[in-house]
Amino acid sequence: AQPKAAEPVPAPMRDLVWGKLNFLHTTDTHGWHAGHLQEGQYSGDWGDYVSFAQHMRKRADDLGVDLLLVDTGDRVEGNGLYDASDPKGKYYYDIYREQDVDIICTGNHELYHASTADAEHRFTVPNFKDRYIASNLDYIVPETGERVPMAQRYRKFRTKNQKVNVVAFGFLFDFTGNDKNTIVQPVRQTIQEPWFQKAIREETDVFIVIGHVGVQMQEFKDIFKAIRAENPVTPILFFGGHVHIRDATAYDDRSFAIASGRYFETIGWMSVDGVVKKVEAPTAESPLSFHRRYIDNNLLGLYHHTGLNSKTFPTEHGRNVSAMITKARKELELDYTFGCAPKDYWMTRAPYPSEDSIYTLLQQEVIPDIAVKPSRKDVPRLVIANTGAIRFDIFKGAFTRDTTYIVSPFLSVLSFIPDVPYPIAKKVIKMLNGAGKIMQAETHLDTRFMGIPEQWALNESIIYKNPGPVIHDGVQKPLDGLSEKPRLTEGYTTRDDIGDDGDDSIHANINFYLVPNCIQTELSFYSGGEPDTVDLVFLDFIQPFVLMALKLLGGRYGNEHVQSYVEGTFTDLWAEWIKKNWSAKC
Ligand SMILES: Nc1ccn([C@@H]2O[C@H](COP(=O)(O)O)[C@@H](O)[C@H]2O)c(=O)n1
Repeated sequence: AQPKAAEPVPAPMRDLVWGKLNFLHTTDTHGWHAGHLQEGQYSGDWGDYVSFAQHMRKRADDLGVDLLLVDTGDRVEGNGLYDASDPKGKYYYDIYREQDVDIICTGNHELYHASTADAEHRFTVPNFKDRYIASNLDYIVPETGERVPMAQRYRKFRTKNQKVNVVAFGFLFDFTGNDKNTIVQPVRQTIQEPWFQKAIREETDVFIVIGHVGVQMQEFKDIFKAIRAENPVTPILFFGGHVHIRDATAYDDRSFAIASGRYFETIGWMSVDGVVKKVEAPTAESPLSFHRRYIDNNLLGLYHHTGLNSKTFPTEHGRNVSAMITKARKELELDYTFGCAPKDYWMTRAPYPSEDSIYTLLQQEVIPDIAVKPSRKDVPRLVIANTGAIRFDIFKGAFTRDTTYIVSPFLSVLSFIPDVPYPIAKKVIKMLNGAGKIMQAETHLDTRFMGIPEQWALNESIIYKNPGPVIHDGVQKPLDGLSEKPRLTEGYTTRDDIGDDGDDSIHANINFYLVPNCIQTELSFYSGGEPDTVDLVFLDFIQPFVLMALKLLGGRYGNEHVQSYVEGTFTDLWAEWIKKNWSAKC
């Protein structure tokens, strides 16, 4: 862990179940390779993961089984370690490559900006060579304009100890928000390609499909169907991501799929046992078993799973990687404090609106100050921000340079359309929040994408009768006020299609309150009647949605009507606001 990280916290543990094939899986790490400095239960860093993987590989060798490491993308955007440097990722690429990942693919965040996709192609693809797979992603070479596969389409290999033959794919969901230098081929088209049809007919013991795709998403189901049609009994293993949740499912009894959360809070574990190899002549009845665990990135848990302790756990390689991170954080001045958050502000742990909601803070305090265009400051305006633009909670205490990127990492800016008739403009927010079906039918725009990924698959809030004790401030309170009950810390209490025993650490529940796709602030409205027109101000990320809503409401607006509202990214504006408004020392 990093020198200033919170102390790890103990929790009752569930053990890992080993099989012939075993996997460690990371996804959606979004630059959190220094770990969570403010949360002891996720404070392991990338160096600790390097140590952990070394010990686990040794265990696999001792048992004569295999361990493979998988990463399913969105490694960038979301933490100062990646975002605070110029160019972005100056330190990240060298830190990330220190982990010996066996199968790796691309996420959508590697593609939003041409510069990010270029860096992925220049650094991570060659760093991982034949272990990088891009089944449905092409790159446009800047010098020649030539369209080439981002990496190889699939990979065939044999595992070290069990000599299991593997055919592996690496997919991205049908993402359309990529910049001009990449092309994402829709999965349904890709699986018709001759190379894919040949690959699924290769002689193999196991298919492994890794993807930046939620395990409940249609893309994985389509890939599964295509492979299974040609291979009635071959095990098919899926490693997914994108939706930022812990999840697992089985598409049939000889397949298994896991998604391993977000922000390096989770290291996913999957194991497969039974009749895995073709030479054992498996039939549909041959025994095959799958297990999954969501390992908290908590040092005490990593010690538990390796049977080691704080002295024996860190390897030399792991320590060196932790030191690289410390050096990078120092050079980036990530601990530089802009101000002091007076309390915790939650994305989904508190209802919206409420005084504990980060969105209420944004709506009522931040936006009124930052959404001001001097030349039009007295013009009545509606300011719309998508909730997905906020990526993490704010914890009471120091608000650092790192926190700025953790909360708001994107390069989004405020744009506006001047003088929109108010009767139309006032209905836009309702359309963005409630008319998902109409928008999708008209345009295939999925309005959920304006909201936070964590709730894409949820229809209602999850409110527990006995939410757990808060130890965030270091003061742990007994559950239900009964001191003899176990003192559980708040954390993941995952329920997936397999059951409710997936988490390696037993936690107290956390409430999850649904939030709308977008929030709106009314500014410079005068008393005594409605304005005829307003400036409609919004984050540029939601521009296609806003234009479509206006069109459906009878307004005739296109990209040509959209103008810049204020200078600077939303992230910079937040940081300035914090400096001005939370200037007190902690
Ligand atoms: N400029 C941006 C980029 C993304 N978002 C939000 O993030 C969601 C995607 O998150 P993943 O990490 O799962 O890829 C997207 O749907 C938006 O909600 C944004 O607000 N601004």
